[in-house]
Amino acid sequence: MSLPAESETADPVLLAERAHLARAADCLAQMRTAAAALTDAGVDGWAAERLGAARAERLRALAADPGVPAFFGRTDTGAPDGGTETFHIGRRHVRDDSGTPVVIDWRAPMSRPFYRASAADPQGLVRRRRFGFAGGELTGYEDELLGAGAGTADSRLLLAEIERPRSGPMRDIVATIQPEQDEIVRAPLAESVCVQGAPGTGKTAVGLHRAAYLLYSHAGQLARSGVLVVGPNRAFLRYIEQVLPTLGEVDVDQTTVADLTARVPVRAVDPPAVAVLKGDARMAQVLHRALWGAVAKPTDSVQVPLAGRRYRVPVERLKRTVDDLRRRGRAGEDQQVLHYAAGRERLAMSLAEDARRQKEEAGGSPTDAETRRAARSPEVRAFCDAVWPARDAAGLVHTLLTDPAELARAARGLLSDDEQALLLRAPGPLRRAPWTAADAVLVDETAGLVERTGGYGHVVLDEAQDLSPMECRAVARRLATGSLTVLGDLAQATSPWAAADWGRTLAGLGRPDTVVRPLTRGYRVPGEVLDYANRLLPLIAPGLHAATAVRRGPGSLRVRPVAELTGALVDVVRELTAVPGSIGVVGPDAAVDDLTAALVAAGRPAAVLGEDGEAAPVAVVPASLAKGLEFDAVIVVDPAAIVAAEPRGLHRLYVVLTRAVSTLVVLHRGDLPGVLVE
Ligand SMILES: Nc1ncnc2c1ncn2[C@@H]1O[C@H](COP(=O)(O)OP(=O)(O)OP(=O)(O)O)[C@@H](O)[C@H]1O
Repeated sequence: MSLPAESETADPVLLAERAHLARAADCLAQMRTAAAALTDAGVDGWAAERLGAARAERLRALAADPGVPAFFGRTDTGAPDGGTETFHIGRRHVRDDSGTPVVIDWRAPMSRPFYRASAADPQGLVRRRRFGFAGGELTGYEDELLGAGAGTADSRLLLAEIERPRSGPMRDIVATIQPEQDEIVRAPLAESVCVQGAPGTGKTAVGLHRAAYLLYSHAGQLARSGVLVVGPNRAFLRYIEQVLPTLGEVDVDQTTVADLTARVPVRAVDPPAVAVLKGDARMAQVLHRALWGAVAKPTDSVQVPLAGRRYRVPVERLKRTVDDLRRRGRAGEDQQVLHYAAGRERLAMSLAEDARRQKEEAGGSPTDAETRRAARSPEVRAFCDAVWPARDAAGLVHTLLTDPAELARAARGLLSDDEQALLLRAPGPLRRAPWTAADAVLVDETAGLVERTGGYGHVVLDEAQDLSPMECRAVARRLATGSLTVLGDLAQATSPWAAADWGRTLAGLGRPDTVVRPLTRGYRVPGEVLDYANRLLPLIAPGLHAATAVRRGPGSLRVRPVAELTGALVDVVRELTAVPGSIGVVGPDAAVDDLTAALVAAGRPAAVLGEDGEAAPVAVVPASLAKGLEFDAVIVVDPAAIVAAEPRGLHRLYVVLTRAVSTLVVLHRGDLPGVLVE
């Protein structure tokens, strides 16, 4: 391995690589100019508009961030003639004006050995080179001579990358994706993947890079169907939202389950037992029954007006048609389900078709327009209103939750009397209904029964361990025939419906056969801190293997008993602000305002991290919002209160103890959970 110091500018390798970097930057600039100069001459208005959009897109994709070097790695491959072929690997393809590649996109098949080759399996490489940069300048490199059978076990550049002080949002890891991560990133589009990984093993990073990889390798297909990333809350989304754009992918929808299902305004919070019940998969059956239960048996024939005459459709035929359509609303897995609203339209159309057939048998030849008009006639509409009434999802759920008789009818045999009583709330007007987050998911489920929900070609679902069965179904509806990347950690499950394994979640997501792949190397948290948090594992997730940290951090863990928390916090923050990097103060939700006030009073730039706000230099994070986030230094204040605040408080503590990249300080009043006492 060779890692020249910055001063060794005479190193010919370094000079040559710098020259290549400068050439790549020039070529990229030329590609941008060429894309901007593409002329729309000779095309019609519509095509010009399309071309304009495509050109804007291309320009956006080519826009180079001056701080981001054009490549980060290089592979040397043994060529058949005995020489070597060299490829530089970067975030996007760069070619010169003759079309010769100067940099290969990290997602191209040719880049794969850069991530996968090892001393045991060099994959045709004789050398892998990684580059070190400082402020956009190429300052060093590191070689692994794989052909000679000598690989480096631990890359210093990788460690430097992992330890780089954090500030601001999450970064891409494209230069240092590890082999076990790369296997998931490059899994085929058709394959759904579930990643069970301990804190900091790179699940979120892997999911985002997989989205970028799939968009590159299946561009046409996914440009049409789209890719969706679902995260636990907006603070988390804000933290990750720049990763895909820096990888050149700007058209990915990033959202939360709450936003996906926001068909009604959420104004209230359910008690845990009610939330659990509303999230139970049986609710899907209750809603299905409530909706389709409105379909009535026809009792009389209908006179359908068509082209100036009336045709009687007999009641027996009407009954058969309704039965038929109703059955298709329950179609099995191999059959396309008929949505309720489409069923209503088909019913109207089938009456009109019946009248048309009668007219044709009598020698007439009605047009399609006349037939459609018949389907919209007051007679047919009145019949449909009586037999197959139009339904509104919010109205239906509101009725179920406020009308004991309606609920009993839909829930008979599915929910006990006690459970039904738990669901009911005081009657009131629909427009002021006290909707909860779980209600919104029920409304969304109902809306999905009434009409087809648009689906994506691929969905990346983060922190999936926290989803209720009904939330899983909401995500599955957005999936249509596409595939899934499910990311999560059962040990970090804090919701009341948390399960001990992935089976139920994957079934709820409609992909029960998804293979669960573990990630066990922790990149975020230093070994001392991870080992400390792992002491909780036998209590919170007995079946799970503990992750091992890729690096140690002597002095990274400080557990301090203190008499008074706030004063101690102010002192620790003062001490830590002297070191570069982000600082997160994580405390019980109920205490964050007081902690922030104390820090501000002591002159520290602290602010509470909200769902929507920017993170302050010292971010005070409610324990319930810490999931998925990381900071250079983390101060956990009053762990006992964090544990006491909720039924799965120990899981929450595990989450907050695993947010630190460099330093974790735990401030407690001598009341730590037993296993954490030093
Ligand atoms: N191969 C890698 N190279 C460099 N950094 C990495 C690598 N893999 C992960 N990291 C870094 O480790 C940190 C943790 O990654 P990430 O947030 O994706 O983990 P996670 O498994 O989702 O964690 P959690 O379960 O705590 O949410 C991030 O800063 C990420 O950039």
